[in-house]
Amino acid sequence: MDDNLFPTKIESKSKSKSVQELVMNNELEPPGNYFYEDGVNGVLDSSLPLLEMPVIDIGRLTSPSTSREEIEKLHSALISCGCFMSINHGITGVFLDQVRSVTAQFFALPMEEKLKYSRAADSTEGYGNDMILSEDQILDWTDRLYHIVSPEDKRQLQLWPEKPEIFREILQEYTTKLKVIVEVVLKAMARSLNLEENCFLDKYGEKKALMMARFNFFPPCPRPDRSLGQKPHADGSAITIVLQDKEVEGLQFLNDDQWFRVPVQLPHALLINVGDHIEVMSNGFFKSPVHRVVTNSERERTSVAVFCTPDPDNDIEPVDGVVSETRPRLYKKMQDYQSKYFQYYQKGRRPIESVKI
Ligand SMILES: O=C(O)CCC(=O)C(=O)O
Ligand SMILES: [Fe+2]
Repeated sequence: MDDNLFPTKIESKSKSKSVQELVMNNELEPPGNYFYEDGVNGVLDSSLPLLEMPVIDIGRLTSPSTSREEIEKLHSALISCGCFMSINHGITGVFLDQVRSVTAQFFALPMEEKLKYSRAADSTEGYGNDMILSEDQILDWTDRLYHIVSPEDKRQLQLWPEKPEIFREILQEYTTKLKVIVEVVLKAMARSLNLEENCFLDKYGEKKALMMARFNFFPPCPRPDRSLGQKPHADGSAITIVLQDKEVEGLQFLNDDQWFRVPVQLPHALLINVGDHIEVMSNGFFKSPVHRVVTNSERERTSVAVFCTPDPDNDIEPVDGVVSETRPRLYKKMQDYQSKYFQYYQKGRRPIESVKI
């Protein structure tokens, strides 16, 4: 595999203990490298507003009699917050609960079993937590399992858990089902900007597009006022599809300099957000929203994020039709973007700054 592909290989200083192990040791304070000295802005503020999540019916996006109306709703959702809850997406609640269940079962395995799938020190793929790239980096209070799920020839199956036994089968089936949703959503996004419906999908590249699944596990944290489950970031994908925890909140989006909590309602909806590649291809009409995950001291939380990222061989830049005299081109061509992503992320910086004109 090309070393510049996502997940990227970068020089990493060392690996740290899993967060789960820190919790098992009953440490009352997170170690210093998980600690924001000045606290985490707004985390203890239970009055943070709930985001009024737009709800988009995926079935209505494709039906000729309803698509126009639903596409308008999609357009306003993407302009206002860059994300939405998708319903009627063709995946049953029973299946989504199975995805949640294999996730919980994997993280509940003995450490020895999980470590069989450990990521290498210089790669993000497999089981582990943050790469340590510098001494002053603040780590996320989370353990992860991370896999390329598509294209199939890029899978590293030796890092896919064998326990629970149905894990691989479920992940394979989940990937197949999500591809259908990605196609519908990318076409609808293009139509909502009055563009030719395949213009984003062609750049995304279908067969060689990279889909990466990240299973996130957030153990309870003794100091939720000082640590974050995930630091503020925007995703490097075209779009990301997130299966939220059914009961435990944690995800927050930044909108007009204000953090909003994502409610845990609609347990069988999938949250979809714009990533940096659509921000660039749409010439900034759709923005890739900044979000973070906060921790809590009581309950563990899981989520499964699938990053749907264009074929790395395709040139990604604003498409024809979104650049005009009144709206000049705002982004350069994206080059080697994925290999920059983690280095920026770990420093709390936004990689998209590197392609802004
Ligand atoms: O845990 C979540 O709900 C979101 C996770 C996320 O933003 C990510 O993995 O990039
Ligand atoms: Fe994210």
